[in-house]
Parts: sequence; C-alpha cells; structure tokens
Amino acid sequence: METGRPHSQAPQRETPPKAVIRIRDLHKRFGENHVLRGFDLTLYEKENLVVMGKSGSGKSVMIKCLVGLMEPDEGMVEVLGQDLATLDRQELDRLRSDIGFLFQGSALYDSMTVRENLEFPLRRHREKLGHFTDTLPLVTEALESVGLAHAIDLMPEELSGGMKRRVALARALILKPKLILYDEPTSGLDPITSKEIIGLMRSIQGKYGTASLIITHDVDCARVIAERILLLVDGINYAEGSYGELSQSTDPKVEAFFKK
Ligand SMILES: Nc1ncnc2c1ncn2[C@@H]1O[C@H](COP(=O)(O)OP(=O)(O)OP(=O)(O)O)[C@@H](O)[C@H]1O
Repeated sequence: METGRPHSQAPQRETPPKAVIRIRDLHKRFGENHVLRGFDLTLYEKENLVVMGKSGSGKSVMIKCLVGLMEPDEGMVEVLGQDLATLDRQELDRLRSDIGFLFQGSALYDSMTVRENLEFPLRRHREKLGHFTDTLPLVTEALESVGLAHAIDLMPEELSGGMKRRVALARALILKPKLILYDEPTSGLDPITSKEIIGLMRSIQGKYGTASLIITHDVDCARVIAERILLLVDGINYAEGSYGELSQSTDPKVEAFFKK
C-alpha cells in the first residue's frame, strides 16, 4: 500500500497494460471550496478500480470532469487516449458512446418500456450501429447478460429495485463500451440484491473485457470487485492498494474507511 501521494501502479501483467483513463494533477474549486487539489488516477484496460471518499470529497466532481460535464480548473483528463480539453462537442459525444454509465438510482425513463429504455442509447449513438437497423437482437443480448430477457416489455414501475438496477446495467453495456463508470451501483439495495449486482458487474467485465471505474461507499462491494482501491482524501489520491493492503493500514485516515 502507498499513502500520501502514490504513483499509480499497474497490476502485475506480462505486457504493460494500456491506460483507459489518465487523470493528472486535477484541480477544481468552487469559490473558496478547493475540492480537488491535484488528483491523479490511472485506470488500466480490463481493470476494476474502486474510488472511495467521504461524502462531499469530490467523487462526483471528478466523474463530471471525466465525462466533460464539468471543466477542470487545472490538470489533464485523458479518456480512451483522448485529451478531453482538445475535443469539440461532436468528438466528446462520440467518445461518450464508448463509455457506459450506471448512475445512482438507476435513472430509467418511467414512461418507456424496458425495451425502449435500452433502445435510447442506440438511437442516440446511431453511428455505432453501422448497417444494423434492427435493435432487438442487441436489446435481447444486453438483457440476457443481466438475466432479464423476460422483462423486455415491462414498464419500470413493474420492476423491483434490483431489477431496475439490472436494466440500467443492461443499458450501460448495450453499446459494448470499453469503459463503464459506476456511481454507487449498490446504493439503496438490500445485501442480497447488492451481491447479485456485484456478481453481474464481474461477469460483464469477464464477458466484454470492459474496464470499470466504480465509486462506492460500500466496503463489501469494494472488497469483492476491486483489483485496486483508491482513496480520495483532502482532494488528492491519498492512498491506493488492494483491499487486503488498505484494510490492514494503521493510517487513521485509511482505517476510517474500513471500520464497520
Ligand atoms: N456545481 C457546483 N457548484 C458549487 N459547488 C459544488 C458543485 N458541485 C459540487 N460542489 C461541491 O463540491 C464538493 C464535492 O461534491 P461531490 O458531489 O463531488 O461530492 P461526493 O464525493 O460525490 O459526495 P457524495 O458521496 O455525497 O455523493 C461539495 O462540497 C459540493 O458542495
């Protein structure tokens, strides 16, 4: 484990893995509130990286900077090899089609069926479909990946919280993204349903080889899914390591995350 200002470390592999996300020296202030103070992060291909931080520590601000919804005051953000600061709106939109999002609370459109919810990103990023005009096989494949093919014609109100989260997960992966961003993927779910969602996140990584950046307060989720955990404290990447390394730390700021 490293604390203070560690350099990002690649997991042990034979060939050096490619970075999917590189954030360097990221700063973001809101008036006097200096939220990010030189934050660094690297996510490698096919890796599951968990970012943990106290409420208000700047995790959502970091994600917004990462997808171009917020402009950093300083620093570099590179996603899938592209420096966000150099992209125009169209290029940014194209880049977003390679990113799956699973945000808090599932965020399904209530007036649309499950099928229509899944077709939404397909219509928005039509260019990714190529000659494919029939969306049904893609919708069916995505729903099968989360075990919900039978729910294709249901409305969101007919789904349980866990089912809604699965549909949101299917929607996140329908464009076969290279990267999925998860913001609190298990929030509001009971422990058993949380476990199911975490299991699906793992199987999706195995099936599609997707890299995942996961923001969570859920220590159990981090333990099961993370190859590496990064702790955001006081605006910087304060510590990073495996669950085993960090959970045994005697640094009080690190210990605070793992106390039950
Ligand atoms: N648009 C904004 N304008 C002003 N302040 C903001 C804005 N967005 C975020 N902040 C501030 O930035 C800080 C970090 O917010 P952020 O939402 O990133 O926290 P978080 O780590 O995601 O918290 P949580 O775990 O509760 O979701 C907070 O102090 C928040 O008030």
